[in-house]
Order: sequence, then structure tokens, then C-alpha cells
Amino acid sequence: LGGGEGYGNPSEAGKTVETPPLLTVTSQLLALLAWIWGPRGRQALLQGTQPAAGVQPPTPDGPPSQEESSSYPAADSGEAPRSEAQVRQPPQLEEEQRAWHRLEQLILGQLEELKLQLEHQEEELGRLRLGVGATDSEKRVQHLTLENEALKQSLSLMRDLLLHWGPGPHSRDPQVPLSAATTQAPPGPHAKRSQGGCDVLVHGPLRLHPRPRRPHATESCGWPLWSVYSVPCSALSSTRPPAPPAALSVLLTSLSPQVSWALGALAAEGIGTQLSEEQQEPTMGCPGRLLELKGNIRVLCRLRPGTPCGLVSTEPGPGGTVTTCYRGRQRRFRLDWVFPPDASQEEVFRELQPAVLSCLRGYSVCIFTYGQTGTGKTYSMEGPPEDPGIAPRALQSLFQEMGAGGRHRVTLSMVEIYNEAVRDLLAPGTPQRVAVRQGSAGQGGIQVAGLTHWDVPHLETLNQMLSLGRSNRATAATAMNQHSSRSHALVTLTLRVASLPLGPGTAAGTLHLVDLAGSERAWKAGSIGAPPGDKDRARRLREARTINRSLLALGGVMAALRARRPHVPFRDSQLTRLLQPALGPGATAVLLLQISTRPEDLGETVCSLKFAERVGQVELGPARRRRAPRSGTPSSFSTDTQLTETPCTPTQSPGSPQSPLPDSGSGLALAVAESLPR
Ligand SMILES: Nc1ncnc2c1ncn2[C@@H]1O[C@H](COP(=O)(O)OP(=O)(O)OP(=O)(O)O)[C@@H](O)[C@H]1O
Repeated sequence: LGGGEGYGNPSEAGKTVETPPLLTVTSQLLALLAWIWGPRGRQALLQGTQPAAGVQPPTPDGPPSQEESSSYPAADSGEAPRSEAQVRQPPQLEEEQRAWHRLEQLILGQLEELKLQLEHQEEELGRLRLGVGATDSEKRVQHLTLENEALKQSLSLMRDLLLHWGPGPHSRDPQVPLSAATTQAPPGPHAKRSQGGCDVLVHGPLRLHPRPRRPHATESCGWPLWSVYSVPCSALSSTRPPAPPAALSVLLTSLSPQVSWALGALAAEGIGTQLSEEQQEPTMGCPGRLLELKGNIRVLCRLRPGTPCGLVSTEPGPGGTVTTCYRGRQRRFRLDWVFPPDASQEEVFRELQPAVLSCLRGYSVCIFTYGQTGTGKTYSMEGPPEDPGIAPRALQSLFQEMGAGGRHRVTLSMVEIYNEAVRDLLAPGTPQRVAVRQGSAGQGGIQVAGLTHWDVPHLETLNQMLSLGRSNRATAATAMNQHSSRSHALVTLTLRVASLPLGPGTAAGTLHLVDLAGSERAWKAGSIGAPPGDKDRARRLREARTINRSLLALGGVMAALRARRPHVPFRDSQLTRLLQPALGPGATAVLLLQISTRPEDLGETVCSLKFAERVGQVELGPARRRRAPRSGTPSSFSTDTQLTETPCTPTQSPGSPQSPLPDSGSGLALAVAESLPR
């Protein structure tokens, strides 16, 4: 009821303030109520008459003034209201009734006005939602749905037009329904094909059957453009069709932009004109498009197998929910996908595969596992050799997609953050501590001095490198997990098209695979049976504290991103600093939340779900493809040096501490480094 103050807009300050109708109606209703609850109102109600004697109804201009009210006789004045009403003269009564009637009409009119205003505001809200209020993904879905509908309509109209007015002896009789014509078409590959939910008719002279062409992303998106593309130019420019009647001419005119668009696309494809790189769809389906449709932050949730507990229930699948009952309060969390405890590694990866493959087109994708310690983050990310998790499957899928052509160049780096120290897990020799510095915006805001990047040409080598990195990672037995990861591990894969001359324009996709250390209650982490003061116990406590602090910083970053604050506190921890390029504008992030269903873990489960809920509300803006920087360095965890062309050769940034030479080190790191093909 702000009284049209203009909400601080100075341009509105001088305007005459109009009383909002809601305020007017409310004041009148309040006056009415005041009167009803007053002595005269009560009396009138008892008598069953409308206006009480001697009472002026509230005027349309508002409730009676203080003086007017006080001039009315009070209830305890000793007068008998009944007798007063009885002695009132009929003309006076009529006058009052008329006044009440006028007021009633006025209120009804104002209510009507209010209703209209509400409708208007709802419309406005709808417009605003389309403009700014909805989430990025909602807007894209709305936009694409509209686009799709328009295309469907134009497609079906065009198809009908062609069937009615197209040349050749097989032109369909306008009276024959489309379905009948479809069944009359000759059998075999020229008869009918169903694609993207849309049938394409084949007519001999029209040659409406699709010619072989490279698969288009829209096919797997279910976009019905396939058939539009398959209309040959000659069919539309043919001189054969008889002149369409006036109504169809109008229709054709209205469709002409879409027709020329379709012909343009067809020409670009048929004549061999190259679409610009931005226009090109992915060669392996439509992971980029799909990704945009699904939203650039997605939150999936996987339940750890274990004793089922009545306090956590789920509705698995897409848009699934997890319902918790904690401290007598029931909460329902909706996520983009919920995997039940018996979900296989393959099922989980299937949902992530489009994101992974979009890296080949230059998108920056970050997949991170989050959750309480012991809930299966490492199991999901790495998995046992007999049942590999996301990372090995992602690498396999990428290499499979890249094929044997050697068009792509893959660069790998791996770091861990242990007690806020960043260590290079793939440095030749023993893991080296590296320094994280502020970098330019082109480097994603950070620079990791001394980080080793490896050119990895084969999947086998890549897997070897990863197991080397994994074995270098800090783990320890805790009360919650026998092999608890005590650090956050970040694997970064940069993919560039190598067969083209390197330089600007070469798509540089990045895949970050982040296995976060588990959040844990400090008292749980420390209780490993060791006496207080024990070194191990103190170490576990310290690790738990730094892990929790960095996860808290991650929460702070997510909150700032969600609220679109101008300052995002990426510098609050090493974890958030390193994740800055992965959570920057245009990136795609998938959070895999791992939760436990054990009753004793319920508090942590609820905390994790709340975190996931907040992450799900973050918007990173539409996914953007990246191009390799001129220097050819990876787009994340950047160094200033050029990558060497030698496969599997480490490259280090300037200013890095001197790494031990391969032959001066010892242990597993050296063994694997030496075994790498050169
Ligand atoms: N879906 C699953 N199927 C079978 N076993 C699982 C599953 N999830 C987790 N586990 C088992 O649970 C144990 C703990 O898992 P894991 O080490 O992956 O947890 P974590 O969340 O990474 O813990 P931390 O944060 O302490 O490193 C392991 O023995 C793992 O094999």
C-alpha cells in the first residue's frame, strides 16, 4: 500500500499521488466494520435493519471524521437505541438507505476496478518473467518452446501447400486427408519416414525424401526441422504449381521469412557453404543445445546404498525429490535428477554424458561431487576398476567421440588442495606445492604457477596418469570412512582441435572433474579411537576444519552467484579460487550430491540438500563456447608458457619451483612418468 511513492524513483517524486483503489476500499470496509462493531451497528444488527438509527454511513470520501463520530451518542449514554430507531421518520430512513446503496455500488465498482488492475498486473508479471524474472533455463525453455511451435506450424502449412500445389502427377487431391495420402505413398525408403515426431511424405518428382547429409543436432533434439531441410530448393521454385488462391497467397507471404530461412539453411548445407563456427551444430548430436535447455547448473543427487531409513524418502528420476523428516520437520527438496541407492555407475554417467561431450565443442564444464564424508563421492567419481565411475567413463567417452583421427589435442593437469596448500599431483617426482595467483580475465581470473600440464594422446596413458594422481592424493582412515579423501582433487582436461592451425578460432573446451573432500562434523572426524592429544587425532581434526572452511567458502560463492552480487568471494579459499574459471559466466556446472540415508547422518543429509538447493538456484548465464587463447595454453589453471607439441611431455609455468628431474625422483610417480610414451 505504498501510496504510489514511486519506490524512490526521483522522476516520480513530483507526481500527484493517487490513492490506490485497494486503500480506498479497505478504508471503507474498515469504517463499515467499525460501525458494525460499534453500539449502533450492534443494535442495528439485532434489529435486523441495515443502517442503525442516527448513524451516518461512511461517505464515499472515507470514514466519518473524529468530530462526526464523537457527535454520535455513545452506547452507554442511557438512550434506548431501539426506541430511537422506532421514532425515526421514514424520509430520513429512506435517505440513509439510499446512502448505503450508493456506498455499496461504489465499493462494488472499486472492487471491479481492483480486479481489472490485478489482471493487468498479472499480465505485466508474465511479461516481466519472460524478460528478467525467470531463470535462464526457464527463459530458454519458453523461448525454444515458442520457436518450436512456430516452426511446427509453418512446417505443417508448408507441407500442405506443397502437397496441394506441388508439381507432378502425384499431387495430392485436396480432399484426401493427409494420413490417407501418406499410406498411399509407395513403400520402401521413399515412402514415409518418421523423424522428430513428424512424418515426411515422399513424392517422386518432388523428391521430398531426405538426401544423405551429416547428422544434425536438431534430430536428436526432436526438433522438426529435419523435414524442412529436406525440401529441395527446386520444389519451391518450380514453375509447375498452379496459381494459389488468394487465401493461400496471404499465407505464403506470411510464411516467406521462414521459407527463406529454411532455404538459406538448405543452401548452406547443400551447396557446401560453410556455416560460421558459432552456427554449426555439434557433430556428435546436440550436447551443447541440450545442455542449454537443461540449464547451466544442474544438481543431481545419488543416495548411498545402506540401510533404508523411514526418515528419508525419494521420488527418483528426472525432477525427482528427496523428503526428509528431521527434528519433527518435514522438508522436500526437488533436484534435477535423483538416483536411487541401487542406481548403477552407468546410469549416473548417462545423465552426465551430454555435458562431458559438449567440451569437444568448446564448452567449459565442471562436474563436482559434494556430500558428507563416506557417502560415495570418490566411488561415483572414480569407482572401482571393475565398475568405473564418472571420470574414467568420461575420458573413454571423449576419446571414443574424438575417434582415431587425432584431430584433438588433450591436455591434463591434476591438483589437490590439502590443508589449503595446492599440490601438483602430476609433477614429475613427488607432488609439488604450487602457487595460485591472480590472473587475467582471459585466464579465468587465476594463474597456477608451476603446474604441470601433460599432452596426453591416448586413453590408456590418460588413465595411467589419473591413477598416478589418485595414488598421490592424501587419504586416511577416519571413523566415517576407511579410505577417506582428506583433500579436494581437481582434474582438468583441456581439449582443442589440433589438426587445424592452432590459434584463435580453435575451440578449447575444458572439463573439470572435482572430487571434493567430505564435509564432516569435527567431533566425528576426531573420534578415531585415539586419545586426546594424539598426533593423528589432531591432524584429522585440523583436516576436517580446513575442509569445512573451504566448503563454507564454496557455499559463500554459490550464495553470491545466486544473488547476482557484484562481488563473488572467490578468494576466500584455495578451492574457490581454483574453481573460479569453472564457475564463471558461460560455464556449465553439474553438482552430484551424495547423501546418506542413515538416521544418524540425517542432520548432515539435510545440510547437504540445503546446499544443493542453493546451488540449483545459481545462474551462470547461457553456456558459451570458448576459443583457445592465442598462446595455446589451457583455458583453466593457466600458465604463461606454450604447450609443447611432444605428446605426454610435461610443461611448467615460469616461476615454478624446480621439479625433480624424472630420473632424480623415486616411487610411483617416477615409474609412471617414465613409462609414458614419448
Ligand atoms: N553406490 C555405491 N555402491 C557401492 N558402494 C558404495 C557406493 N557408494 C559408496 N560406496 C562405498 O562406500 C564407501 C565410502 O565411499 P567413498 O570413499 O567414495 O566416500 P566419500 O564420500 O568419497 O568419502 P570421503 O569424503 O571421506 O572421501 C566405499 O567403501 C565405497 O565403496
